[in-house]
Amino acid sequence: MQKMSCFFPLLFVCLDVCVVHFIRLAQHSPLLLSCPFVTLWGGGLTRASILLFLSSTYPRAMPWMSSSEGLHSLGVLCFHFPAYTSVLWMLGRPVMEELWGWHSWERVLQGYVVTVVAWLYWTRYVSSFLVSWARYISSWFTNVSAEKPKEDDSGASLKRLLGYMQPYVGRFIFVLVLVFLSSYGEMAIPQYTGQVANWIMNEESPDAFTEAITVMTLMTLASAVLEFICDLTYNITMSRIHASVQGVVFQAVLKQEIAFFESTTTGELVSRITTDTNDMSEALSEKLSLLMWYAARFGFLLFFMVSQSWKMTLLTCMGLPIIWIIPELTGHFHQTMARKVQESLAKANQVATETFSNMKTVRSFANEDGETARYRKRLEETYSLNKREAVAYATSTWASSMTTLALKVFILYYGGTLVTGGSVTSGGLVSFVLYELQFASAVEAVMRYYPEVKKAIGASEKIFEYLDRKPQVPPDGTLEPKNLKGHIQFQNVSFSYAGKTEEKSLVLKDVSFEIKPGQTTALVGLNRSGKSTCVKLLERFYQPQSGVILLDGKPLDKYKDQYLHDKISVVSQDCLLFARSVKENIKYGCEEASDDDMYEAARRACAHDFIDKLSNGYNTDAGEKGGQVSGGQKQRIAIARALIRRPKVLILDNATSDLDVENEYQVHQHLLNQNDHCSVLLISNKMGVVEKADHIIVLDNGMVKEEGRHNELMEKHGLYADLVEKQNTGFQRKGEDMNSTE
Ligand SMILES: Nc1ncnc2c1ncn2[C@@H]1O[C@H](COP(=O)(O)OP(=O)(O)OP(=O)(O)O)[C@@H](O)[C@H]1O
Repeated sequence: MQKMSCFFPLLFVCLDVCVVHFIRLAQHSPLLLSCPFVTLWGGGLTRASILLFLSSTYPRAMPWMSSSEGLHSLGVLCFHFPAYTSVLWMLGRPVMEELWGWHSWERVLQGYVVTVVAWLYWTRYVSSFLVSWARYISSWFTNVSAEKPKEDDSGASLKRLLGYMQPYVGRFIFVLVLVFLSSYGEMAIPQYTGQVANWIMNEESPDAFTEAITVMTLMTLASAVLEFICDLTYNITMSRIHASVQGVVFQAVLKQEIAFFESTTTGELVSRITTDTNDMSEALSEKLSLLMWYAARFGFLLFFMVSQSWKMTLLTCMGLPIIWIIPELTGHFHQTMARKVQESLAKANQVATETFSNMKTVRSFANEDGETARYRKRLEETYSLNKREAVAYATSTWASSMTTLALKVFILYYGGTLVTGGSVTSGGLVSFVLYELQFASAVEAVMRYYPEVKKAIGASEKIFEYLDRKPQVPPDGTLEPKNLKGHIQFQNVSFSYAGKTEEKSLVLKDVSFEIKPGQTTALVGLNRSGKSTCVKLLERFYQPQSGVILLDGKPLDKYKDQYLHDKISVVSQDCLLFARSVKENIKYGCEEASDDDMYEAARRACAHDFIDKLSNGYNTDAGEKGGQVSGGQKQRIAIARALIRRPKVLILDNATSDLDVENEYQVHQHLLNQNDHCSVLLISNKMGVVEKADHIIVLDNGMVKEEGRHNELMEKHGLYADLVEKQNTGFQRKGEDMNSTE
């Protein structure tokens, strides 16, 4: 099978050569002698048909030959020469040699070289470039936002990025004009060096020399200044766009429902907002800018090269893929060797790490020499790989410089023949060689930066994912009554975090209770009985699967979100402070409150006295997550933060758990005895605190088990009495344990 697939190319070439010579004989027949163009095109067609027939019918032909790439190459092989000759004829150039010498060995070989070069261009650069542009253009005509985002949808992402760039369109046009002018200015050195060379050769006009030098200097200076202004404008604009994209993504993330934050890690969120946007903007600032520069240079260089000599330009373009491919092949070998060296080094390191971490065992068995020998053996392996890597590196660098050199020499040789033939001046050749030096690197840079920019644009899709995500929250309500009593009713509420309605996944099951205006209601129960879940539903973090929660007789979701969070304030056990001053923490979300309101709220939370004693009073920094103040102080600041809004419903979910008995008693006395018609929902494991509530609701496994006042519930001898008893026994036992240890 392997033999057969090698045999096919040989067969292909032999048949091709036979066909070419058969056509050549036909060309000399009296019938076709007078119309060489017909033979040229007809011969191309016959050649293509026969080769196509062979490729499609020969059983062991290479499948590649029937692919679009194969057909494309076949087309180039058979028709490039007729096309070239026809273009020459249309331009009025002599074509005798081409018409009668097309079948020579030299021409046939040249045809194969052209086909290989065309194939390299097509597969490596043109096709991917065309595909991406086709995709990009089609994204302008289709509503991509309605489609599911694709992995490599850089066209759609680019469209969206351009949307952010729209306000700065004037600046971008300015930048493009500068890029254009500055790149044009860079052409001065090769152009005028050529003119200087002409002057030196001919010494025609002494003024021409001074003029060329002056223009060259001025243009180069102007180009440098324009480049500076352009870089500055571009980078400032990109930073602006970066900041605005970051701001929009941050806002979009904040609008998501609470469940989203529970299922997405903080690291992931921060990474999207900072790292991903940074990567994208860095790639766009740096690489897009380079791509623009090199693309403009490429355009100008190509233009000036063609204007000097289109033949030499064609030769350069044909040589470029070859000078990229050869170093790439040798570079591939070098990379493989480098990877092997890394792996071998890692193995040697592993021996060292293992030995050091088990040093006691090594010493116990007196095996230091054994380990040293093992390490040395690994190093020997690395050394032998290093030698091969050095050879590969040298070969790769040598191949790279040799192919570049070969192309230059070839161009110089060919240019020299053109100069002797009189079609190019000596100065023109000098200019061309200088253009060509820049041209290869410009093409290489465009080829390198284009995929990188495309990748960066594609990566921005990740950022847009958050912008596109619709928060799973019901639409905001409209109610914001002036007078709110703070009357809450849970009516047959069932809820599951997983959004399922089966009994086993329900966290709250048909829960109904009431929090009367101005009263203190306590919610008690064993751990995981669903107390905090009730609070989360009151905060509208989640929606119940069935049942309804009423506030003053109206469903909770009919109220405006901002209004609801002003009227229902929650202080939970894990209340966090921000790394800002105590003052900013208390006024959080309520910045318009006066300092007097703040002091009052702090007094009601029993926080004023200790805040006053802090090093900077209310201006003391609370530290990261409130780390500069104690747990109890943090909780009192959080209560003040809740009270400053003058809520109608205050929820304390284990909010005083970190306070000592004395302080906790004080805080509760303050909060529960205030006559400001605020309903309080108290969740606490400390039954001594709970017993003072006006109404106590006992939850068990997501269901309301009992409710009433402390005395009523104690008389029932149910779950509540049990909880109280257990806590008392617990305290007693703890006391006894402590006594016995004393
Ligand atoms: N975000 C969440 N996602 C999934 N399940 C949750 C979530 N929060 C709580 N739960 C589950 O819901 C049930 C009730 O939890 P909840 O926190 O409401 O109980 P609790 O009575 O307040 O408990 P505790 O006294 O320990 O705070 C528990 O089984 C818990 O594991």
